[in-house]
Amino acid sequence: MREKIMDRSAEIAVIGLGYIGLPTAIMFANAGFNVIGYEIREEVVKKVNSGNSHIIEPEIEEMLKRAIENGNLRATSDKKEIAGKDVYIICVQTPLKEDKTPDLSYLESAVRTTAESMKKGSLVIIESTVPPMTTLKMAKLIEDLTGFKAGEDFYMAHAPERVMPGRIFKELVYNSRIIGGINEKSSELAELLYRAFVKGQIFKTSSTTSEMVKLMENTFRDVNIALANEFAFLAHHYGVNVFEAIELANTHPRVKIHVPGIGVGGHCLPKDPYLLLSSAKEDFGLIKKAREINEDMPLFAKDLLMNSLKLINLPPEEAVVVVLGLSYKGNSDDTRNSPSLKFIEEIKEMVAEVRTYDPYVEGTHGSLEEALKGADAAVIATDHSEFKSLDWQALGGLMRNKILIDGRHVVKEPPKGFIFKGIGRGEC
Ligand SMILES: NC(=O)c1ccc[n+]([C@@H]2O[C@H](COP(=O)([O-])OP(=O)(O)OC[C@H]3O[C@@H](n4cnc5c(N)ncnc54)[C@H](O)[C@@H]3O)[C@@H](O)[C@H]2O)c1
Ligand SMILES: CC(=O)N[C@@H]1[C@@H](OP(=O)(O)OP(=O)(O)OC[C@H]2O[C@@H](n3ccc(=O)[nH]c3=O)[C@H](O)[C@@H]2O)O[C@H](CO)[C@@H](O)[C@@H]1O
Repeated sequence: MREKIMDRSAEIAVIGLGYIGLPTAIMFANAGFNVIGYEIREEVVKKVNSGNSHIIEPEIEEMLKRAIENGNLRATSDKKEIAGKDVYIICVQTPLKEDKTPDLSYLESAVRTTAESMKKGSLVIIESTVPPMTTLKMAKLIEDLTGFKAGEDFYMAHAPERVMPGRIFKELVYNSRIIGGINEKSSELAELLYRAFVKGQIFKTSSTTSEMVKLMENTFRDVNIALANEFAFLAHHYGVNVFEAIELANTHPRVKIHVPGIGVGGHCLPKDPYLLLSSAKEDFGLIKKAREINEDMPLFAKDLLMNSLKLINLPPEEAVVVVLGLSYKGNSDDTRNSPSLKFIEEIKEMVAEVRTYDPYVEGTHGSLEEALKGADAAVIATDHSEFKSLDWQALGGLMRNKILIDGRHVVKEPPKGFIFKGIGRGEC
C-alpha cells in the first residue's frame, strides 16, 4: 500500500460529496489519484459529473473542472462501482437528533457500505467529526461485517477535517492535520496519503485523542462566542457599545474576545459541543451553558425588534419584517442551524409578514428593493459582504416605517431617520 500511495496508483473512494467530501475528492484527484465519489443524492452525482459544484466555495468550480477533465474524478450512486478500492474516506454528516444526542445513522450506513466494498489491506479513514471512541466502534463493526482483523487485514484512522468554509482550498493545503490511527501502521499510511497535498504539519496520535481534539477546537470557539454574547448582554445593560469595548479589551496582549451576534449556526459549532459531551457521565455545565446562550441569541434579536415596533406604536401583528440573510455565515449558501431560521420561527406567528432576502440562498426575494417595499423593519441576520455597503438612506425611502436591526454588526453608523438597534450596540 505504501508504494501504491507513493506512486499514486492507490484507488480512492470518497463516501459523501458534501461541503467536505467534494473538496477532499477534488484535492486527491488533482494530486494524481484516481478518485470515485460515492454519494446517495443523485442530483449531486449528476452535477459533479457535469463539472459543476453544488456548493458555493471560492476556487471550487475551476478545481472541479480540472479534476473531471483530467479523468481522475467521477461520482456515482452505484455501490458496485466502489468495490475493491485501496482507500475509503468517509465524509458524511454527523448531526444531532431532536434530543441533541448524536445521530450516527449516516456514519454507520457509510461504514456498512465501506465494509461491503473494501478488500483485504484497504485503508479506511473517517474525516467526519464524531464522538470520542467512535472510530474504534466502527473498526469493530467492520471486523464483525467482514471477518477482517482491524490493524492487520485493514487499516483505519480518524483524520478530522478542520477547514473553514470560504477558505477550504487554502486550508486543506496549509492547515496542520491530526491523524488518529487505530494503530501505528494505520497512522503512517494515512499520513503518507495526506502528504499528497498537505503542506502543513501532520501530527499522529490515537483515534480517540484525535476525535477529542476536533471537538475541543469547536467547543473552544463556541464557548468563546458565548462569552462575547454575554458581554453584549451586559453592555446593553450599561449602555455601552460592546464592539468599542471589545476592540479596547483586545489591545491587551493576552485577550482576544470573539464577535457577538444573532447566534451561532452551521453544521459544526451548534452540534460539536454536544458530541463531546455525549458519552460523558457528568460535566461541569460550562459547555452546555455556552450552548444555551448561543442558542438563545435569536430571541435577543426578537426583543430588539419588538421594542422598536413599540416605539412607533405599531402592533406586531401589522408589521412587515424583512430578514436579510438566511445562511449561517457571510458569503455562504449553507443554512444548516442558521440563527436566521430560528429568528424567523420565533417571530413568524407574531407579525403580519416575514420576507427574506439572501443572494446566496434560493427561494428568497430576487431583489432587496422589492423585498423592502412597504416594509416596517429590516433585520440583518447574516454578514454577507454586500450587506456591509448598503445605502440605507435610499433603501429607507422604500419602506413604510424605518426600523433597522443589525444582528451582525455590519452597519457601522446608524442611518439617519431610522430607529436603529444592533446586538451589542448598547440600546434595547
Ligand atoms: N461543513 C464544514 O464546514 C465542516 C468542516 C469540518 C468538519 N466537518 C464535518 O465533516 C462531516 C461532513 O460535513 P459536511 O458539511 O460535508 O456535510 P454535508 O451534509 O454537506 O455532506 C455529507 C454528504 O454525505 C452524503 N451521504 C450521507 N450518507 C451517505 C451514505 N451512507 N453514503 C453516501 N453518501 C452519504 C449526503 O447526501 C451529503 O451529500 C461532518 O461530520 C462535519 O461535522 C464539516
Ligand atoms: C475552531 C474553528 O475555527 N472551527 C471552524 C468552524 O467553522 P464554521 O464554518 O462553523 O465558522 P465559524 O466562523 O466558526 O462560525 C460559526 C458560527 O458562529 C458565528 N460566529 C463566529 C465567530 C464569532 O466570533 N462570532 C460568531 O457569532 C458565525 O456567524 C457562524 O454562525 O467549524 C468548522 C467545522 O468543524 C471547522 O472546520 C472550522 O475550522
